[in-house]
Amino acid sequence: MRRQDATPNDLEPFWMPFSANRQFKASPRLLVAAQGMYYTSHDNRRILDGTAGLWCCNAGHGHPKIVEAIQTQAAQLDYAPTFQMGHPKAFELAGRLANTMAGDLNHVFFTNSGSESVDTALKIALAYHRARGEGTRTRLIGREKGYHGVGFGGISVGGLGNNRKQFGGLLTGVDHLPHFHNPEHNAFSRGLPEWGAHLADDLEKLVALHDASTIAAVIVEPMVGSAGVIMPPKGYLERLRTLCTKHGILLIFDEVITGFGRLGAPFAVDFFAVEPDLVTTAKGLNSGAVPMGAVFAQDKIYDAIVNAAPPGAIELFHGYTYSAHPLACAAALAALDVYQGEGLFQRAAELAPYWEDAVHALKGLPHVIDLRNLGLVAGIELAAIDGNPGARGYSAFVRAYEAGLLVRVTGDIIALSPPLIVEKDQIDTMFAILADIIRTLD
Ligand SMILES: Cc1ncc(COP(=O)(O)O)c(CNc2cccc(C(=O)O)c2)c1O
Repeated sequence: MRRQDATPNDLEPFWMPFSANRQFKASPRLLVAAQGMYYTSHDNRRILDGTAGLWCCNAGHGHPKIVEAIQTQAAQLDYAPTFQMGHPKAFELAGRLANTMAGDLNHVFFTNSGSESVDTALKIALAYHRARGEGTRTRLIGREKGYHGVGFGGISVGGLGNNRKQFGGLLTGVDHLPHFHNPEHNAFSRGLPEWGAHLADDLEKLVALHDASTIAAVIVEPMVGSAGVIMPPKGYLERLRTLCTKHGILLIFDEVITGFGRLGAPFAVDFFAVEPDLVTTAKGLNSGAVPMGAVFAQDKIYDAIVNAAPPGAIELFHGYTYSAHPLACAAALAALDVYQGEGLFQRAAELAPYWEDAVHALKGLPHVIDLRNLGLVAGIELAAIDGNPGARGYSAFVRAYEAGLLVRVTGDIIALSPPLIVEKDQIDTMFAILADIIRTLD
C-alpha cells in the first residue's frame, strides 16, 4: 500500500510499456488532448501527429462520428457477453468487415489487440489442420525481423531478439524465414525494392527439413513495421503464396499496421493482390479509438472447424471477455463509415506519390543511409553513432517532439505513418522539421 495520494504528477506507479521508464519519468512527455492531425501536449503545445498515434489513428483524432458512436453506445449498451450470447453490432461489424475484405476471407473473430489477433490466428491455424485430420501440422514459421506482438505465440514466431530474450522458453516447433533487408541491393528504393523475391524460396528448405505434413502456417507482415519499415521485394509475397499453397501450409498476413488504408488500399491483400488464408488486424480497425483486433478467416477454415464439428458443440475453445466489445464495435462501424464516406483509402493512394517525393528529398542529408516508403509509410534510416546504437534516433525523436512533431523511432530508424487525413502542407512541415533536425544531429 502506498501512502502518497495518487496524482497525475506522481508518475511512479505506472509501469510503462516498451519504455525507458526512468528516463521518461525524469522528463515526461504527456499528451492531454487530440483533434484531427494534432495532439496537445501537457505544456500546451500543438504536436503534429506523424505516427497516427502508434500507426492506428488512421481517421485522425476525435472524429465526431466516432466520438458520437462511442458516446451513444456507452449510454445504450456498455457491455454484453459474446460467449453463447450476442449483441447486434458484433454481427453487423463482422459483415461490414467481410464486405471490406477481398476474396473468401468472410469470417471475423474479434480480439482486443494485434497481439491477441496474432495468437488467435496461430491457434485457428492449428485447429484447422487438426479438424481436417492433419494434426501433425503443428510447426509455425515466422520471419527474421518479424514483429507479431507480445503474446507468447507472437514473440515465438517473431524475429526480434530483444522481444524474446527476457522470457525464457518460448513455443517449440517454430522456424523463421530469412529477412529480406538488403541495403547493398535495395537502399533508397522508391516503393517495393527489386532484389530479394527469391528469399521466399527458403520455405522449400524448411519443407525439406521438416516435411510439409508437420507445418501448419507461415505468418508474415506484408510490410515490416516495428523492425524498421522494410518493404517486401517485388514478387516476394506472391512466391510465398504459391509455395504455401503447394505444400498445404496456411499463409497468415499480419496486417495490424498495413490494414485499413495504410498502403493506399483497404488491405495489403488488395495492394499486393495476394490472398492469404488468415489476416490479423487491429490499430486502424476503429482508428485506435477503443482497443480492438479482428482476425479474418477463409470460408474453408470456418467450415473445417465450425461446420464440421458435432452439432451443438463449442467448435473453438478460444475467445476473450471483450471479444466484439460493444464500444469497440460501435467505434469500428463509425470508422468504416468515415473511411468509406470520406474516401480515405483512395485519398492515401493519391497522396502516396507526393509522400514518396517528400521522403526521398532527404537523400544526401548527413547520417541518412536509407530511405524507404510505401503508401503513407516512411522509414528514414540514420547511421548509428559508433558504440551507441539508437542514440541518434532517440535524439531525433526528442528533438522532433520539442519542435512540435511526433515520430516513432526503432533504433536509428525514424518511422512515419500519419493519419490518412494528412494534408500536403502538413507533409511538407513534417519533412522540413525532420530535415532541420537531421542536419544538426551529432
Ligand atoms: C504487425 C504487428 N502485429 C502485431 C502487433 C501487436 O499489436 P498490439 O500492440 O495491439 O498488441 C503489432 C503492433 N505494432 C506496434 C505497436 C506499437 C509500436 C510499434 C512501433 O513500430 O513503434 C508497432 C504489429 O505491428
